[in-house]
Amino acid sequence: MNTSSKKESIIWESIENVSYYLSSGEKKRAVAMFLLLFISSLLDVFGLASLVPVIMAASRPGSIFHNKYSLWLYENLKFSSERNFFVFLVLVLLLFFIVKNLFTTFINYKQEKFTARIALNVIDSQFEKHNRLPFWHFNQFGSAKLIHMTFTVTQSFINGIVRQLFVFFSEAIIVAVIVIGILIYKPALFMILIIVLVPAMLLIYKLLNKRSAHIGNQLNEARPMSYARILDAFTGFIELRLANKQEEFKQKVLKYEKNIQELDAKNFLFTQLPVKVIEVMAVLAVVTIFLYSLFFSNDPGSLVTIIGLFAAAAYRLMPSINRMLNAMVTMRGNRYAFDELIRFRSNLTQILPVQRPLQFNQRIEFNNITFSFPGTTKPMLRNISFEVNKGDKIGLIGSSGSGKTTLMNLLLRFYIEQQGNILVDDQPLTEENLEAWYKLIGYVKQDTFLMEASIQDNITLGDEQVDTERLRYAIEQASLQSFISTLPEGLATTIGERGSRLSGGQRQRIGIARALYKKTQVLVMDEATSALDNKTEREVSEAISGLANTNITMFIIAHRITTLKDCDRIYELRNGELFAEFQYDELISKTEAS
Ligand SMILES: Nc1ncnc2c1ncn2[C@@H]1O[C@H](COP(=O)(O)OP(=O)(O)OP(=O)(O)O)[C@@H](O)[C@H]1O
Repeated sequence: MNTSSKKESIIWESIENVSYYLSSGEKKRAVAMFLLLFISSLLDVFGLASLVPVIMAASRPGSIFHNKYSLWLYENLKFSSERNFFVFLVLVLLLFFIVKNLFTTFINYKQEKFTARIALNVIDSQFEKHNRLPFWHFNQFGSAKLIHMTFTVTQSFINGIVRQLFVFFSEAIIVAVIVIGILIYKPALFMILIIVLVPAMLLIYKLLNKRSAHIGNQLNEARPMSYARILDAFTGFIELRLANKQEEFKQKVLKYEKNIQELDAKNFLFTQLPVKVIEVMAVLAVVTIFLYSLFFSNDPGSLVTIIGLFAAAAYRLMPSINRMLNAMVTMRGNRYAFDELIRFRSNLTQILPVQRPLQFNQRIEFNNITFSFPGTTKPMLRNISFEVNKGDKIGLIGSSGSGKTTLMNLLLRFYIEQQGNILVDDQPLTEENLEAWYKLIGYVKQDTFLMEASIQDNITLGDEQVDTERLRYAIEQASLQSFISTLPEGLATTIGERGSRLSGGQRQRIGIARALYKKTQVLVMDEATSALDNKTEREVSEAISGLANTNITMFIIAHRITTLKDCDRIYELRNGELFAEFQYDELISKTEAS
């Protein structure tokens, strides 16, 4: 895509990319918008052009009677004095400008509404693309990169491409109308304009084009890195303050920001250049014609007239040409957005498999599972086989890195095994029953995901139609009742960013309540107690014990063996293999003996 698109003009490439985000109705609206833009640009030119004859006529009394159009108007509207006629003309002009500006404001309003619509479509599409990434792939991007790809890239696309396209076309229409007017009125002047302005424009574009694109690419790399450091500095606030490292982290952010600010400044400087180069070229042309008329021409008078006309035309054209060039250079600078927008686009067109139901009434079977992480060849898990009956409580132990979380990630389908399969009531877990499986399984991570919202919203994940009976059950089973009853606002209490107003045990129990609210039948708890102190471990263990008598099938990864006291069986993993199976009492006596 890259190599072919580099040959394409940036304008065409931009139109293609914008049209991807438009429905067929929106495409029609876009065409209508350009027609309106055309009318608005014509009115702009006409507005300026109409001022000149009125001012000239006003400065030469009696001249209106020498022009056939003004004379016709004067006579047909039955004016009795030149002064009244001028008052009329000036009022007509005023009215014209009011109407014109109301019309162009209306068009700007429509244009901005349309642009906002495109922005929303792009954010929607970017979001959806990333939502559809396989878990392992999603995990490779940090939050900073994902925020960059969803919002910053969209912003660059909207401000640096879509808005610039509108600017480019409205100015191009103005330039075209003036230039065609000059061609009809004075072909010689037209030739001089083309000879002077076209090479100047090409020169500027060539000069800035690549540089601007290069800066865009550098910014695309630098921004997510800076965000990542900012996120580190803020999320690590406590640890960094205690380690007296806040200044050091600030300096890291500033290092990236220095680069970003310098690149932005360069980009801004580039937008100032075109007008200066064009101005020099225009003056050079004036000087050349002037010198030519002085030394070589037989009719210097007519050349001086041409110089005057040329200067007037160039003076009017320069701002428009400048804005056109700026728009093009800005588009080049934001071209990196196309690559980001195109990336993973196939995710959106992928046809998701038709979903089938899945029942879980009897057992889950890990059937000879072997798994290697994407991009690696050495299997992390090897030939793992065991069966779990519905309602069983299973403990998983093993030293750090032995593969416990990875095995659970396969059960949660975040990763897919290369060999073997996982059977639920004899049905292998596949893409086709993923939705049904996700209705059955819940996951309580060590760092439970918490929103800056009320306890109720955190348990129901923002359900608008809350099943109050289910919520009450979930809170009771997760042993949250006594804690919630101490809060003045009860369930409506907000818990701070990422649960900052909760203890570790309370966070875990909210995670458990969330899984229960969802009517989870299989619950995975990953290292639920490893980071907790004795008191909160007791609280979580209590919540787990509360579930011992339910029919929920549980997989508990724990570092503290006491957390597993309600388990039916405990499996030990070693180096990615299933090493041993224990009962809780066996494990306790083994640990005491060693
Ligand atoms: N995405 C990945 N790519 C490559 N290797 C990985 C990836 N994720 C984890 N690993 C490696 O796989 C091994 C098993 O990790 P896993 O998290 O399953 O261990 P664990 O038994 O749960 O350990 P712990 O008790 O410390 O959490 C580790 O050596 C880890 O470094």
